[in-house]
Amino acid sequence: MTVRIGIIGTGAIGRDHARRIEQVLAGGKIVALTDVNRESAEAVRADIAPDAEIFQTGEELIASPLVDAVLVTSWGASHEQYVLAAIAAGKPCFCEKPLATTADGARRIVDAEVAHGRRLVQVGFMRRYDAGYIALKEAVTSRTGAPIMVHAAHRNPTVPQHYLTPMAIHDTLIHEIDVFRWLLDDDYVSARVIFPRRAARSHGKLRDPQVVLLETAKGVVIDVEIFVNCHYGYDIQCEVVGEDGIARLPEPMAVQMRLNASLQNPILTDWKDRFIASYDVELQDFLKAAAQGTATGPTCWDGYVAAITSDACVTAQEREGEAVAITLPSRPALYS
Ligand SMILES: NC(=O)c1ccc[n+]([C@@H]2O[C@H](COP(=O)([O-])OP(=O)(O)OC[C@H]3O[C@@H](n4cnc5c(N)ncnc54)[C@H](O)[C@@H]3O)[C@@H](O)[C@H]2O)c1
Ligand SMILES: O[C@H]1[C@H](O)[C@@H](O)[C@H](O)[C@@H](O)[C@H]1O
Repeated sequence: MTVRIGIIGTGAIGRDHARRIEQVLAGGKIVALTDVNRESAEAVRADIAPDAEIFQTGEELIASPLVDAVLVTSWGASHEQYVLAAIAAGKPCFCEKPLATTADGARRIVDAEVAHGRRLVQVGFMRRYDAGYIALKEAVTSRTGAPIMVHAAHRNPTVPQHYLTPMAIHDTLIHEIDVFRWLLDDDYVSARVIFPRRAARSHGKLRDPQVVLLETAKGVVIDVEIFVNCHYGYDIQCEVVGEDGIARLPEPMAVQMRLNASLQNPILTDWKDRFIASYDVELQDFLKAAAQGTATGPTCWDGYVAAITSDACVTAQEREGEAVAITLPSRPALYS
């Protein structure tokens, strides 16, 4: 079966996912597009999906009988309304992170899916599909002994002017928040944030870099450096310290050069390239499950826990240096 896909939001990642569905993956076809900026949807139709119909609104696209399943790749603040509409229509929905920009919003989605009684939503936490993280999880499960600490860094070369201090959490750290729960099979109990001096390239409304300290229920302490004006590249680092040894996330494959009296390893500069294979695998998974009218992979519960944790981290930013407690409600059986 070919799953007929509608995409809501045809900016950077919406366009990239359209490309992979039309040109890389099997089992999907883009039949519908919408964007508040109609020109953006028209450009994606012209370049990638010539047969797609352009809809005026996301709600109309979701309701259309042309569409079997939906990709929500618009700005974070609009995700909740579209995911709720997809659940109400009983259509499988892939939602880019964040599932919702508030924990209350994510809870409304969890409740709607639970009331529906079957999984329909996959959240775009693509790192769980990354070959490096999968190998790291295998090492942590079978070789390092029980984890004690994690040292991590999430560095972007630059961010736009509208990227403010809380976005370092909601937009950026949210990947670590999700992937470390999965990697350690654990949940968080507290968060703390520490700010070094502001980097010279950071703009006036952004405190960059920052260090987030997360503590888990099993007592693991995780430090994550978020540095979104690092300038030199897009760099994701992670090292797990266990009872018996240390495991490190592999670097992306690259040709090492010996040149001009130096050893050189290129570093990527764009998230699209760093996780290109993971996006392919997560969306192929989505297409496969959507053909059966359901969803697999990261759940609404994962999106909800990430939202609760993000909110705690933003409070921790405001109370610099203080530990903020994280408490989770009980998990519905649908997500056990
Ligand atoms: N998983 C990842 O690694 C990853 C990477 C990039 C972006 N994202 C997420 O994907 C989402 C989009 O990010 P982006 O970088 O593509 O942003 P973008 O600004 O490039 O594109 C977003 C598009 O959505 C459109 N849009 C905004 N609100 C809309 C609405 N209510 N209805 C319809 N269209 C709307 C905008 O006009 C724009 O074209 C964000 O939630 C972001 O966090 C995830
Ligand atoms: O939306 C992007 C994307 O999620 C990247 O993976 C992350 O590194 C960026 O910080 C964020 O702005």
